[in-house]
Amino acid sequence: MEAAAVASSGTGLRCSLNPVPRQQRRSARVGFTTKRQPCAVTCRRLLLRPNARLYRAASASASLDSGAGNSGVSRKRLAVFLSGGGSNFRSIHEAALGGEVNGDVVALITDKPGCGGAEYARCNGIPVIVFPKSKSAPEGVSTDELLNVLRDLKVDFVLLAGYLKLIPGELVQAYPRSMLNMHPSLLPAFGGKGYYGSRVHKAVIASGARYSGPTVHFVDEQFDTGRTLAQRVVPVLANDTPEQLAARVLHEEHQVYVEAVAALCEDRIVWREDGVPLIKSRTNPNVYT
Ligand SMILES: Nc1nc2c(c(=O)[nH]1)N[C@@H](CN(C=O)c1ccc(C(=O)N[C@@H](CCC(=O)O)C(=O)O)cc1)CN2
Ligand SMILES: NCC(=O)N[C@@H]1O[C@H](COP(=O)([O-])[O-])[C@@H](O)[C@H]1O
Repeated sequence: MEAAAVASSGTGLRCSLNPVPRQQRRSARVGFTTKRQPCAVTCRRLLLRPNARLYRAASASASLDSGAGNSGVSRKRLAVFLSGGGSNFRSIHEAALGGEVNGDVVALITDKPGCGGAEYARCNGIPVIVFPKSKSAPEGVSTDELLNVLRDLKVDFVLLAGYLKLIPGELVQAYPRSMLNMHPSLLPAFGGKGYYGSRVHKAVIASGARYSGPTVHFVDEQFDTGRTLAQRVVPVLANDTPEQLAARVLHEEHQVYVEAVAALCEDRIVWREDGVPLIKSRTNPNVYT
């Protein structure tokens, strides 16, 4: 698929740097400069010409970093799918920039081009691709076009991080044992169609469950039925609101997703004979979780 279709997928953004007090400064990567900026970045939505240059530069710049990480495994290329604010996406991206994840996010795919996760991607020079095409997002691409883009970008792994559409079978089949999802409950409980976002936490509280927590699982053709890779457990308190439980679970999501993606990018996933995927410890190869 021509880059132009990707480029028309979203308006570019010019990221301006605002000096902030030293104690609030944080490094941020803007565009493709490798020089870290010592300031917060304020991104303003500007009506710029389509970002074909951005797409080509992304595929070029990411290919420059295809060396092996310290694990001796080639650096992996990641595509993230989301529909909302993108805090899991940010955690993974920051872990990739910081070296904890042996990979680079080379594309952000969303059905909501105006969402916070897409904004963050644009501010960090990551191409945004709208999928699927819809009345509210006519600039979206088809499944075949998306498959072509992911192939052209040499994507190794697909990470769902708050994406609210069913991934079509053709896409699932194109990434066998290479597509993960983050779900905010202890699957198989409280999963499936209709279970997303705060709906999950409301159902958990209403059920009287005393524990909840995030599940990282491989993606198959139905919602939330793929093989579980990793989970964390948090308590459900007697007076929890859905928002309080969501925050407690989200905190654990950020950690367990980074750990799972780090294992995936270092080829530390081992499949048990019964089909259960395990994570081999980075420090002790005899330990599996
Ligand atoms: N093939 C797969 N696609 C997706 C999976 C999956 O496991 N296999 N996981 C979901 C993420 N998810 C839970 O983790 C999930 C997301 C959304 C829904 C849902 O019911 N969606 C509504 C539409 C909501 C909207 O568009 O606002 C629906 O389909 O009616 C359930 C679970 C991502 N894709
Ligand atoms: N069933 C899918 C689902 O509900 N996913 C949930 O959406 C949120 C996205 O937050 P984020 O955009 O801040 O990462 C996360 O809590 C994730 O578990």
